Amino acid sequence: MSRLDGGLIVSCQAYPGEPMRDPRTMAQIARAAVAGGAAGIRLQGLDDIRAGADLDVPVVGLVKAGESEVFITPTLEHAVAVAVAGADIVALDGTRRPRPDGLSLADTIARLRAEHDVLVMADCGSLDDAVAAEAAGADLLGTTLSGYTPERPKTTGPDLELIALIAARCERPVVAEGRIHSTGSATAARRAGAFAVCVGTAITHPSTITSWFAEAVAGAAS
Ligand SMILES: CC(=O)N[C@H](C=O)[C@@H](O)[C@H](O)[C@H](O)COP(=O)(O)O
Repeated sequence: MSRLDGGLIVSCQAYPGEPMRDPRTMAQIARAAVAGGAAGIRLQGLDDIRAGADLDVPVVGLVKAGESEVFITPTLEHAVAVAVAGADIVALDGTRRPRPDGLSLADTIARLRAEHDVLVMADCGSLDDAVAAEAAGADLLGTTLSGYTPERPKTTGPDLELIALIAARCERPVVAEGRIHSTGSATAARRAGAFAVCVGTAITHPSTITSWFAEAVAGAAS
């Protein structure tokens, strides 16, 4: 965990049907991010986590699965699979919503930990989620789901208010994640109280980055 203190975690994810959806590609991007100074890497999918096994920074692993609104490592079985695939930190849904396997977050974390030496990052959508996730035993509290559940508005940039609220209320470190699209936002997230900052799209999703520039170029005509 100390290796992530004050550091940047780069989330390397390609979505179903996208050209870069290939574990080898994701591992290459992850290595490039480490070369640029990433203190940690976040990888989605068991094959991508396995492909990132030789990275010399901590890997935050998750699987997005199922049709339920709880889709980030939704069950204990998924969490165990992420640990077995080699993640150092298992990221899972840290909201208070019912989990598809009927287990509580506390039971999920306890049963995962009973068998595997991993840390747990709870992807939260609100302060109440973070408080509950900390009580359930999570090691890291992420703002990942802010704006993706009904409890918080979807801010244009990171949810700085939520970062500050969690940092003030909880003992466990906060990972600022979600819609951090500029270096200024990353700095602001740290200053709001984040222990570490996780950036995905703005570093590793070229289609979205391209669309920002394409729109800017097209808009310049008017
Ligand atoms: C809500 C959700 O499903 N978030 C996912 C979680 O793993 C990813 O799709 C995001 O890319 C990641 O959280 C990083 O955020 P951003 O790409 O905004 O920097």
